[in-house]
Amino acid sequence: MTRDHRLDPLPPPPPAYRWAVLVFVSLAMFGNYYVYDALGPVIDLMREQLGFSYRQIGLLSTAYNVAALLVLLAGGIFIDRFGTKKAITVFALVCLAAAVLTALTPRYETILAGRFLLGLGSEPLIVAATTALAKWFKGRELSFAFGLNLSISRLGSASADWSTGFAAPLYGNWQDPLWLATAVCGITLTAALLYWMMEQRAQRHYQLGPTEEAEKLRLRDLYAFSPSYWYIVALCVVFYSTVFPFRTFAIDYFQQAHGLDRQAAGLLSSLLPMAAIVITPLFGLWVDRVGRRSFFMAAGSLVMLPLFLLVTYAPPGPDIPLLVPLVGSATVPLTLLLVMLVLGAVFSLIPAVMWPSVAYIVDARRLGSAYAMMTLCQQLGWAVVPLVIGYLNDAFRASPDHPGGYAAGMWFYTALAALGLVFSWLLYRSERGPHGHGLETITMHSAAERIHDRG
Ligand SMILES: C[C@H](NC(=O)[C@@H](N)CCCCN)C(=O)O
Repeated sequence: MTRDHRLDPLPPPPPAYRWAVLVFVSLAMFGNYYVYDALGPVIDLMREQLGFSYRQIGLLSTAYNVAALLVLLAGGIFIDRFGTKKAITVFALVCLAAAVLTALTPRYETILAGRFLLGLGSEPLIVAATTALAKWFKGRELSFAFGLNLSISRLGSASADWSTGFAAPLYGNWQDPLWLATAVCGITLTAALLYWMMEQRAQRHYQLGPTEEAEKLRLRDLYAFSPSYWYIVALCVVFYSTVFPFRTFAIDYFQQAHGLDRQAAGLLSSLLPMAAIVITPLFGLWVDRVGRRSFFMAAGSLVMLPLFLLVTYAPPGPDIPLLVPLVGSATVPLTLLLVMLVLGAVFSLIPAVMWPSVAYIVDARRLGSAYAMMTLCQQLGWAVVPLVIGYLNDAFRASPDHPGGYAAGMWFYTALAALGLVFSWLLYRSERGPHGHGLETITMHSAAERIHDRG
């Protein structure tokens, strides 16, 4: 007997089905973030065994962003045309090919091509995953689902850092850890295929939300954005241009400038995503209750300001045991430990407040353009900074024999953090004024009251 869907509409997918979807989409992101962050722990090996300069390493990072910029400019054409299940699978395949290319040969150009290909697959995979979650969770637990998805993605970043401990024998050469990253990327492709099957089945049996349009950039929308929006974009650029390149170079930096072994450096670096896994959703819940979003962004920027100078100039303090259950243990200097914990808290606070704030400032019809523009600017800043850091490290002859050579890079991060403070303060001032959008005042209770009053 055939079913007439007009008379007898399909039921919505049961909650267990939706959460299973979230698991597969998040596992795809887990592998994606792991592969991106797998470069950091092998930087010293690439320099020793392949003779790469810091400038060349910086370019490996930048190649990812240049590719991502090209894809973002193309707008989510592929996603809109072929749908989320095909897009997620195709981009997962591109990421896997990129991981293979990066690990394949010691030729610099091939590794560079691998990182470029990763940018072509990875950033649109993130957009496709976000679009898929919106399709399954809109009108239900969308924010919570996004939060969990980001936490599992960050677990991928942390796992890449932890591989210096649980996969220590692979770190005799630069290549084996990258083959491990390729195997982890296999999880991304497997999860993508499982997601494909689930979406395929759901299309026959359940009523899914309408396919969300992928975030597209319409240039005419840009004129309509207020100064508050542009302050947030500016903060986003300088914030991620500081944190992501710092993470890329962090393990090498802790080894060369502070004499830590690879496992200790990896565990220390992993504190950043680890803190974010736990604290980001909590900050999200807190800010939903109390508002004060621009204040929190300014406070986070202020707290971040001295951190890079503290790791450079403050005395290291006593060695403290650092134990990550199931992963390993090491001893690390107290100052580095504290700085990474505080930076981890900032890395949780600012993203948790910044991305959702855009939705309060920008008209819903222009939200796609707003996020696309923000991500585009983010990639531009994030493309330039690793090149500058690589240049500064080479120019100031940074090495274990001359750890002072790393200070110029740390001053550069500090200058970016200072700019972040200026932009977040401008945002705070604008939001406290007569043209504010409610970033300081809207809480989930006030929003509920407004809906109640209107109703
Ligand atoms: C939410 C935000 N994501 C991004 O900024 C992505 N465009 C890039 C993620 C790169 C992961 N290695 C975030 O992760 O805070």
